[in-house]
Amino acid sequence: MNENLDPTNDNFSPEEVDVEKKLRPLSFDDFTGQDQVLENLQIFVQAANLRTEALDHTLFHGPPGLGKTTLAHILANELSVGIKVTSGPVLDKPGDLAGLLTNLDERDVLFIDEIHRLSPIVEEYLYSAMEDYKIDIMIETGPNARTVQINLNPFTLVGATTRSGLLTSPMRARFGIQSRLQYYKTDLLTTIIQRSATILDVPISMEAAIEIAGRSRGTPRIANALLRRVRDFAQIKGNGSIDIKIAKYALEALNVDAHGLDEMDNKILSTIIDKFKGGPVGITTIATAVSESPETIEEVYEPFLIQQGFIMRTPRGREVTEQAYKHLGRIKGSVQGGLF
Ligand SMILES: Nc1ncnc2c1ncn2[C@@H]1O[C@H](COP(=O)(O)OP(=O)(O)OP(=O)(O)O)[C@@H](O)[C@H]1O
Ligand SMILES: [Mg+2]
Repeated sequence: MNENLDPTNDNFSPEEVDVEKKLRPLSFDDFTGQDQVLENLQIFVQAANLRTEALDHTLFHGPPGLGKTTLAHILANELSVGIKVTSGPVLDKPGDLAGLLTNLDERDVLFIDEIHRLSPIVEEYLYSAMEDYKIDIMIETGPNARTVQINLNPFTLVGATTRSGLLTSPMRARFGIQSRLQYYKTDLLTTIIQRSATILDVPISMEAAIEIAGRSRGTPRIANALLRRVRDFAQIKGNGSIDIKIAKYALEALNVDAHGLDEMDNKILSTIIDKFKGGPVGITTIATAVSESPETIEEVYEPFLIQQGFIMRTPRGREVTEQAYKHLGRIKGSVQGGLF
C-alpha cells in the first residue's frame, strides 16, 4: 500500500495536517459509529457536567486511525473545558509533567497520546496526580533540597494507546472509563466519506463512496486519505466530481488493495500460507517471520484480519481461511515460493 495511506505513518505534509483538522468531528453528534462507546461516554459526560465535577480518567485503546485523538478533543468540547495535549515519548522528565499538571484549570482534560510509552518514573509520578490530584515537587537542590506537596485542580486524564497490552496494570487500573474502539463497517465509512466530501466541497456518488469505503481497511483515517487522493484524480483526469468510474480508476492507479489490506496484512497472510502451510501457527512464530513484534501483530493487524474473515484463531494457533487464499490468488495445498 502507498505509504502516505499507512495508518501508522505520521509523516503527513502540513497541507494534509490542515485537512485532517478540518475533517475531524468536534462533537458527539458529528462522530459516526462506535455506538456503544459513544452512548456510555455521553452519559458520563452529562453526569460530570451535572455535578460540575471532572470526568473520570478515560482510556481509549484500539488500532491507529479509528478516532482516539478525535474523541479526546470531543470530550473536552462536550465538557466545555480546555485540553492540553502531550504524548508518552515526549514526556521524559517528571518536571515536564509537573509543569503541565500545575497549569490545568479545574476540570480540564490532559490528553496523553501513546500512553504506553511513558517512562516508569513519569508514570509513577502520574499515579498520585490521578488518584488524589496531588504531586510532590522538588524545590532547591543540594543540601537544601526538599519536596513539597502541591494540590492540583481536579482534572481528567485521557490516555490513548494502540498497544493496551503494554500498559502496566497499575496504570490501567487508574482509568475509571476504558473504551476499545472497533474497526468501522463499510456503511459507516461510507457515511464518513460523504461527510468529508461535503466539507471538502467535492460531489461524490453513493456508489463511489461505497467503493472507497470498502477499500479503507475499516479505518476513517484511511477513508479520508483515499478520498483526498481520489479527489485529485477527479479534478485532474475528470470533471471534478467523483463517480464510480473515476473512483475505480484512481484506486487502481494508487494500487489500493481490493479489501484495503496494507503491505503488512498481506505479508502476514502470505507468510502463513507459504511458510506454514496455512497454519495453525503461533503468533510469535508469525511475528518472527515477518519481523514485527507479536504484540503489534496481535493488537494492530490481526483484529482486522479476523474481522474480515482472513484469519481464524484456533487453540493451536492462527490459521488462514479460504478467503485469504482467494484474496492472494493462491491455491490451497500447492507450494508457492515457500522453498526457503
Ligand atoms: N467516527 C469518526 N467519524 C468521522 N471521522 C472520523 C471518525 N474517527 C476518526 N475520524 C477521522 O479520522 C482521522 C483519524 O482519527 P484519529 O486521529 O482520532 O485516530 P487515532 O485513533 O487517534 O489514531 P492514532 O492511533 O494513529 O493516533 C481524524 O482526523 C478524523 O477526521
Ligand atoms: Mg491519535
